[in-house]
Amino acid sequence: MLTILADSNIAHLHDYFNEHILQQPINVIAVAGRDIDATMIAEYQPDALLIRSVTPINAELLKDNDSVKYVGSATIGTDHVDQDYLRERGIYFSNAAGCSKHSVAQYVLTAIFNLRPQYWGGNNSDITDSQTVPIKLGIIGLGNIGSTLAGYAADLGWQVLGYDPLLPASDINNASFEQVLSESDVISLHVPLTRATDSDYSTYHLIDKQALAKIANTTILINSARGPVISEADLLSDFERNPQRQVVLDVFEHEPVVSAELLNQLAIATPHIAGYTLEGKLRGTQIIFDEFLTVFGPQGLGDVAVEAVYLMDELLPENPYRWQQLKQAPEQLAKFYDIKADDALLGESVDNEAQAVLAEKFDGLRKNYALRREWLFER
Ligand SMILES: NC(=O)c1ccc[n+]([C@@H]2O[C@H](COP(=O)([O-])OP(=O)(O)OC[C@H]3O[C@@H](n4cnc5c(N)ncnc54)[C@H](O)[C@@H]3O)[C@@H](O)[C@H]2O)c1
Ligand SMILES: O=C(O)[C@H](O)[C@H](O)COP(=O)(O)O
Repeated sequence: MLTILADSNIAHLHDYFNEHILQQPINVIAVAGRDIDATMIAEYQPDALLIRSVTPINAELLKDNDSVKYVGSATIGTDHVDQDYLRERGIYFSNAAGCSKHSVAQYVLTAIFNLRPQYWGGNNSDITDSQTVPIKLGIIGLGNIGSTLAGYAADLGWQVLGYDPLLPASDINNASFEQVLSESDVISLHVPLTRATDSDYSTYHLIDKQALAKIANTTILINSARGPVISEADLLSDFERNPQRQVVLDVFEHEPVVSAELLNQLAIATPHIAGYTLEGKLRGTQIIFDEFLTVFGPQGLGDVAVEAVYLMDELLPENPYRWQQLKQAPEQLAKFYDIKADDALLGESVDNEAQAVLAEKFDGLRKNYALRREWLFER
């Protein structure tokens, strides 16, 4: 019998991983992602580990185990996974690249329109009334999410200043890091979290004291990538000089704990839910299910040829939200996703004694999050 140990926060886990679909007895054990540890692995001896972003996968977890053949993360980010170690051990790994690229791009747009409704028309009327000055959106990291966001910006008539040193120059990969910092009206971060040991272009503390000094205090800074991409200590010091700076954070350096001192300074703060739509989470599950079938194949599945299944249409309610309609009327967008309600819930979760949102509260907000919809983007 195949045994699967899975994070219970994986959307529709049991709709995909069940005996009917896999046509054989299977044992699916669903637990909180943060509780998956070496002891649990030793107890269940799973064939597959299905995770999201809160389960660190490394030698400490797997060194005494020989049963795991596949690790699937139903998330985009992979900074919690030691992929070199899995390769050495011959354990197959896959993530869910691109699964929530529209969800995150839509979160960023919602945040911008919430703070600067005047940007709707595409011209920066803060600068001039008489001349046409397009909004400049700085995007750092132009992979799935950054390039999707650039597509919306183009549709809105904005100018994109993009920086991605690992991709060739293009119409959106068109600026230096310094230019993005100093010339943008809004800067949005869409890089993976990497360290100097993994990348020549490490993103750990990419936005530090020096970078913040180059960003005008009228520029909105948005981080929905990973918390440690911004140095929290440097950001807090920067707020002392620039209390008016508008910063939007969905991710935090010391997540799942968030200090009240930081929260109080932020224009919008949300509990790592930028990708939390019905579509984004379900796509993540579909992608790792597809990989699971290719890894185990008929042999691992007891010589049963399991047919690929695509459950997205069946499991998703009809989607009436279309970008081309929403963008005609800004007030519709505000109703579509009330980002300020998410911000308020996080603010209300501060523990008075600790002067911070504590891990249990932060995780609780995410576990019980009422998943949004994505709007459909067709030009
Ligand atoms: N908040 C959320 O809910 C949420 C949801 C999904 C993803 N994420 C985060 O967003 C990140 C980006 O997602 P994606 O799907 O666009 O990933 P991606 O891998 O498709 O793109 C990342 C891009 O960043 C570029 N990059 C790497 N180092 C860079 C640097 N120093 N400067 C500029 N660019 C650099 C890469 O070349 C790549 O093109 C993920 O790694 C994940 O951590 C967060
Ligand atoms: O990288 C990603 O895909 C996201 O950050 C993901 O939405 C977070 O995963 P979770 O924390 O829900 O496990």
